[in-house]
Amino acid sequence: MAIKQGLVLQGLTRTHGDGEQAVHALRGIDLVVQEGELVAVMGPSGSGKSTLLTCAGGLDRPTSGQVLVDGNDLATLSRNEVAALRRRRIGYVFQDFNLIPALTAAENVALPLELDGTRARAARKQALLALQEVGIEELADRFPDDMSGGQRQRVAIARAIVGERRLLLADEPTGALDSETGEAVLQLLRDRCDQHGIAGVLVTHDARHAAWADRVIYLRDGVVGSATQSLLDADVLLEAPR
Ligand SMILES: Nc1ncnc2c1ncn2[C@@H]1O[C@H](COP(=O)(O)OP(=O)(O)OP(=O)(O)O)[C@@H](O)[C@H]1O
Repeated sequence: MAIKQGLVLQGLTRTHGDGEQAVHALRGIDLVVQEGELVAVMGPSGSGKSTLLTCAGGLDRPTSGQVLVDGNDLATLSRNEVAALRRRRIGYVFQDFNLIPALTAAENVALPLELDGTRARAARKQALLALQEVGIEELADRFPDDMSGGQRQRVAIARAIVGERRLLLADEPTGALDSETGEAVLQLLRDRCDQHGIAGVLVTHDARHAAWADRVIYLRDGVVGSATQSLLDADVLLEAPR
Protein backbone atom coordinates (compact mmCIF):
# COMPACT_ATOMS: atom_id res chain seq x y z
CA MET A 1 0.00 0.00 0.00
CA ALA A 2 1.35 3.44 -0.91
CA ILE A 3 2.23 5.63 2.05
CA LYS A 4 0.06 8.73 2.01
CA GLN A 5 1.62 12.10 2.45
CA GLY A 6 0.16 14.36 5.11
CA LEU A 7 2.33 17.37 4.33
CA VAL A 8 4.49 18.12 1.31
CA LEU A 9 6.63 21.24 1.02
CA GLN A 10 8.38 21.73 -2.31
CA GLY A 11 10.90 24.47 -3.02
CA LEU A 12 9.26 26.58 -0.35
CA THR A 13 10.54 30.15 -0.04
CA ARG A 14 9.26 33.05 2.02
CA THR A 15 10.76 36.49 1.74
CA HIS A 16 9.64 39.40 3.90
CA GLY A 17 10.03 42.85 2.37
CA ASP A 18 12.05 43.55 -0.76
CA GLY A 19 15.20 45.16 -2.07
CA GLU A 20 17.94 45.67 0.49
CA GLN A 21 15.45 45.21 3.31
CA ALA A 22 14.44 41.72 2.14
CA VAL A 23 14.59 39.00 4.80
CA HIS A 24 14.79 35.50 3.30
CA ALA A 25 13.08 33.54 6.07
CA LEU A 26 12.85 30.33 3.98
CA ARG A 27 15.12 29.69 1.01
CA GLY A 28 13.95 26.50 -0.68
CA ILE A 29 12.58 23.91 1.72
CA ASP A 30 11.70 20.40 0.55
CA LEU A 31 10.00 18.31 3.19
CA VAL A 32 7.56 15.40 3.20
CA VAL A 33 5.81 14.36 6.41
CA GLN A 34 3.95 11.10 5.91
CA GLU A 35 0.74 10.23 7.67
CA GLY A 36 1.56 8.92 11.13
CA GLU A 37 4.98 10.53 11.10
CA LEU A 38 6.21 13.13 13.59
CA VAL A 39 9.04 15.36 12.37
CA ALA A 40 10.91 17.70 14.70
CA VAL A 41 12.28 20.99 13.39
CA MET A 42 15.24 22.45 15.25
CA GLY A 43 17.54 25.36 14.55
CA PRO A 44 18.82 28.64 15.92
CA SER A 45 16.56 31.58 16.58
CA GLY A 46 15.58 33.27 13.32
CA SER A 47 16.35 30.21 11.18
CA GLY A 48 12.78 30.07 9.86
CA LYS A 49 11.10 27.42 12.02
CA SER A 50 7.93 29.38 12.78
CA THR A 51 7.69 30.63 9.21
CA LEU A 52 7.83 27.02 8.01
CA LEU A 53 4.91 26.16 10.30
CA THR A 54 2.78 29.16 9.34
CA CYS A 55 3.29 28.46 5.62
CA ALA A 56 2.57 24.75 6.13
CA GLY A 57 -0.62 25.60 7.97
CA GLY A 58 -1.92 28.15 5.47
CA LEU A 59 -1.55 31.04 7.93
CA ASP A 60 1.07 32.65 5.71
CA ARG A 61 1.52 32.51 1.94
CA PRO A 62 4.89 31.37 0.59
CA THR A 63 6.74 33.63 -1.84
CA SER A 64 7.29 30.59 -4.08
CA GLY A 65 7.07 26.83 -3.92
CA GLN A 66 4.27 24.44 -3.07
CA VAL A 67 2.43 23.41 0.09
CA LEU A 68 0.24 20.31 -0.08
CA VAL A 69 -1.87 19.36 2.94
CA ASP A 70 -3.61 16.01 2.75
CA GLY A 71 -3.19 16.16 -1.03
CA ASN A 72 -4.56 19.72 -1.38
CA ASP A 73 -2.27 22.26 -3.06
CA LEU A 74 -2.91 25.43 -1.02
CA ALA A 75 -2.00 27.70 -3.95
CA THR A 76 -4.93 26.34 -5.97
CA LEU A 77 -7.46 27.08 -3.22
CA SER A 78 -9.32 30.33 -2.64
CA ARG A 79 -8.87 32.19 0.66
CA ASN A 80 -12.13 30.73 1.94
CA GLU A 81 -11.12 27.23 0.92
CA VAL A 82 -7.78 27.57 2.72
CA ALA A 83 -9.62 28.85 5.81
CA ALA A 84 -11.99 25.87 5.67
CA LEU A 85 -9.08 23.44 5.28
CA ARG A 86 -7.41 25.06 8.30
CA ARG A 87 -10.53 24.67 10.42
CA ARG A 88 -11.17 21.07 9.39
CA ARG A 89 -7.84 19.43 8.72
CA ILE A 90 -5.10 21.36 10.49
CA GLY A 91 -4.50 21.66 14.23
CA TYR A 92 -2.11 24.14 15.86
CA VAL A 93 -0.53 24.01 19.27
CA PHE A 94 1.41 27.06 20.44
CA GLN A 95 3.66 27.74 23.40
CA ASP A 96 1.18 30.15 24.96
CA PHE A 97 -1.92 27.92 24.45
CA ASN A 98 -4.00 30.66 22.70
CA LEU A 99 -7.19 29.70 24.51
CA ILE A 100 -10.09 32.12 24.76
CA PRO A 101 -10.43 33.01 28.48
CA ALA A 102 -14.17 33.71 28.32
CA LEU A 103 -14.91 30.21 27.01
CA THR A 104 -14.82 26.95 28.97
CA ALA A 105 -12.48 24.13 27.96
CA ALA A 106 -15.25 22.38 26.00
CA GLU A 107 -16.29 25.64 24.30
CA ASN A 108 -12.69 26.36 23.30
CA VAL A 109 -12.33 22.90 21.79
CA ALA A 110 -15.73 23.06 20.06
CA LEU A 111 -15.04 26.48 18.55
CA PRO A 112 -13.31 25.43 15.28
CA LEU A 113 -16.16 22.98 14.61
CA GLU A 114 -18.84 25.57 15.31
CA LEU A 115 -17.06 28.11 13.12
CA ASP A 116 -17.23 25.48 10.43
CA GLY A 117 -20.99 25.10 10.76
CA THR A 118 -21.30 22.10 13.10
CA ARG A 119 -24.31 22.49 15.40
CA ALA A 120 -23.49 23.35 19.00
CA ARG A 121 -24.68 20.01 20.41
CA ALA A 122 -22.70 17.89 17.98
CA ALA A 123 -19.65 20.15 18.39
CA ARG A 124 -19.79 19.75 22.19
CA LYS A 125 -20.01 16.00 21.82
CA GLN A 126 -16.88 15.92 19.68
CA ALA A 127 -15.15 18.37 22.02
CA LEU A 128 -15.85 16.09 25.00
CA LEU A 129 -14.39 13.16 23.06
CA ALA A 130 -11.24 15.14 22.30
CA LEU A 131 -10.94 16.21 25.95
CA GLN A 132 -11.36 12.59 26.96
CA GLU A 133 -8.55 11.60 24.59
CA VAL A 134 -6.17 14.04 26.27
CA GLY A 135 -7.30 12.85 29.70
CA ILE A 136 -9.17 15.90 31.04
CA GLU A 137 -12.82 15.29 30.29
CA GLU A 138 -13.68 16.24 33.88
CA LEU A 139 -12.40 19.79 33.24
CA ALA A 140 -14.80 20.37 30.32
CA ASP A 141 -16.73 23.17 32.03
CA ARG A 142 -13.77 24.87 33.62
CA PHE A 143 -12.34 28.17 32.36
CA PRO A 144 -8.67 28.40 31.29
CA ASP A 145 -7.80 30.77 34.15
CA ASP A 146 -8.75 28.05 36.64
CA MET A 147 -6.37 25.49 35.14
CA SER A 148 -2.68 24.69 35.41
CA GLY A 149 -0.37 25.26 32.43
CA GLY A 150 -0.31 21.55 31.65
CA GLN A 151 -4.11 21.36 31.72
CA ARG A 152 -4.39 24.39 29.42
CA GLN A 153 -1.98 22.83 26.96
CA ARG A 154 -4.07 19.65 26.98
CA VAL A 155 -7.13 21.75 26.13
CA ALA A 156 -5.13 23.35 23.31
CA ILE A 157 -4.16 19.90 22.03
CA ALA A 158 -7.77 18.71 22.26
CA ARG A 159 -8.72 21.75 20.13
CA ALA A 160 -5.96 20.85 17.67
CA ILE A 161 -7.13 17.24 17.26
CA VAL A 162 -10.91 17.65 17.46
CA GLY A 163 -12.86 16.35 14.47
CA GLU A 164 -11.02 15.07 11.42
CA ARG A 165 -7.63 16.75 11.57
CA ARG A 166 -4.87 15.32 9.38
CA LEU A 167 -1.99 17.69 10.20
CA LEU A 168 -0.80 18.77 13.63
CA LEU A 169 1.58 21.74 13.82
CA ALA A 170 3.16 22.43 17.20
CA ASP A 171 5.35 25.50 17.79
CA GLU A 172 7.33 25.06 21.03
CA PRO A 173 4.31 23.43 22.70
CA THR A 174 6.22 22.68 25.89
CA GLY A 175 7.92 26.06 26.21
CA ALA A 176 5.74 27.21 29.11
CA LEU A 177 5.61 23.85 30.93
CA ASP A 178 7.77 22.08 33.49
CA SER A 179 9.71 19.15 32.08
CA GLU A 180 7.43 16.39 33.38
CA THR A 181 4.29 18.09 32.06
CA GLY A 182 6.13 18.81 28.82
CA GLU A 183 7.00 15.15 28.33
CA ALA A 184 3.35 14.19 28.90
CA VAL A 185 2.26 16.68 26.24
CA LEU A 186 4.80 15.24 23.78
CA GLN A 187 3.58 11.74 24.54
CA LEU A 188 0.09 12.91 23.56
CA LEU A 189 1.33 14.33 20.25
CA ARG A 190 3.26 11.11 19.57
CA ASP A 191 0.22 8.93 20.35
CA ARG A 192 -1.93 11.04 18.10
CA CYS A 193 0.40 10.47 15.16
CA ASP A 194 0.81 6.75 15.94
CA GLN A 195 -2.82 5.89 16.58
CA HIS A 196 -4.65 8.21 14.20
CA GLY A 197 -2.19 8.52 11.33
CA ILE A 198 -1.92 12.27 11.68
CA ALA A 199 1.16 13.95 10.21
CA GLY A 200 2.91 16.04 12.87
CA VAL A 201 5.52 18.79 12.85
CA LEU A 202 7.08 19.79 16.15
CA VAL A 203 9.23 22.91 16.45
CA THR A 204 11.48 22.68 19.47
CA HIS A 205 14.75 24.01 20.88
CA ASP A 206 15.11 20.99 23.15
CA ALA A 207 16.92 17.91 21.84
CA ARG A 208 15.18 15.71 24.44
CA HIS A 209 11.84 16.77 23.03
CA ALA A 210 13.01 16.25 19.46
CA ALA A 211 13.77 12.67 20.47
CA TRP A 212 10.00 11.97 20.43
CA ALA A 213 10.01 12.51 16.67
CA ASP A 214 10.68 9.94 13.95
CA ARG A 215 13.29 12.28 12.51
CA VAL A 216 14.75 15.70 13.09
CA ILE A 217 15.49 18.35 10.50
CA TYR A 218 17.78 21.29 11.29
CA LEU A 219 17.10 24.69 9.79
CA ARG A 220 19.80 27.27 9.38
CA ASP A 221 19.22 30.59 7.61
CA GLY A 222 16.08 29.26 5.95
CA VAL A 223 17.54 26.05 4.54
CA VAL A 224 17.61 22.48 5.80
CA GLY A 225 21.14 21.64 6.91
CA SER A 226 22.70 18.23 7.27
CA ALA A 227 22.69 16.74 10.77
CA THR A 228 26.50 16.76 10.88
CA GLN A 229 26.69 20.41 9.96
CA SER A 230 24.10 21.21 12.52
CA LEU A 231 25.86 19.34 15.29
CA LEU A 232 28.76 21.67 14.64
CA ASP A 233 26.39 24.57 14.95
CA ALA A 234 27.14 26.22 18.27
CA ASP A 235 23.58 27.49 18.67
CA VAL A 236 22.16 23.98 18.51
CA LEU A 237 24.78 22.62 20.89
CA LEU A 238 24.24 25.42 23.36
CA GLU A 239 20.50 24.90 23.32
CA ALA A 240 20.69 21.11 23.71
CA PRO A 241 20.41 19.72 27.23
CA ARG A 242 23.46 18.11 28.76
N1 LIG B 1 6.53 39.44 9.44
C1 LIG B 1 7.86 39.49 9.30
N2 LIG B 1 8.45 40.56 8.73
C2 LIG B 1 9.79 40.62 8.55
N3 LIG B 1 10.64 39.64 8.92
C3 LIG B 1 10.10 38.55 9.48
C4 LIG B 1 8.70 38.42 9.72
N4 LIG B 1 8.47 37.20 10.31
C5 LIG B 1 9.68 36.62 10.44
N5 LIG B 1 10.66 37.43 9.95
C6 LIG B 1 12.10 37.12 9.90
O1 LIG B 1 12.25 35.86 9.25
C7 LIG B 1 13.31 35.13 9.85
C8 LIG B 1 12.77 33.79 10.34
O2 LIG B 1 11.88 34.01 11.45
P1 LIG B 1 11.15 32.82 12.24
O3 LIG B 1 10.30 33.45 13.28
O4 LIG B 1 10.52 31.92 11.27
O5 LIG B 1 12.40 32.09 12.92
P2 LIG B 1 12.41 31.01 14.09
O6 LIG B 1 13.43 30.01 13.71
O7 LIG B 1 11.02 30.52 14.35
O8 LIG B 1 12.91 31.85 15.34
P3 LIG B 1 12.62 31.66 16.91
O9 LIG B 1 13.30 30.36 17.30
O10 LIG B 1 13.29 32.85 17.53
O11 LIG B 1 11.15 31.64 17.09
C9 LIG B 1 13.87 36.01 10.96
O12 LIG B 1 14.98 36.71 10.45
C10 LIG B 1 12.73 36.95 11.27
O13 LIG B 1 13.22 38.16 11.79
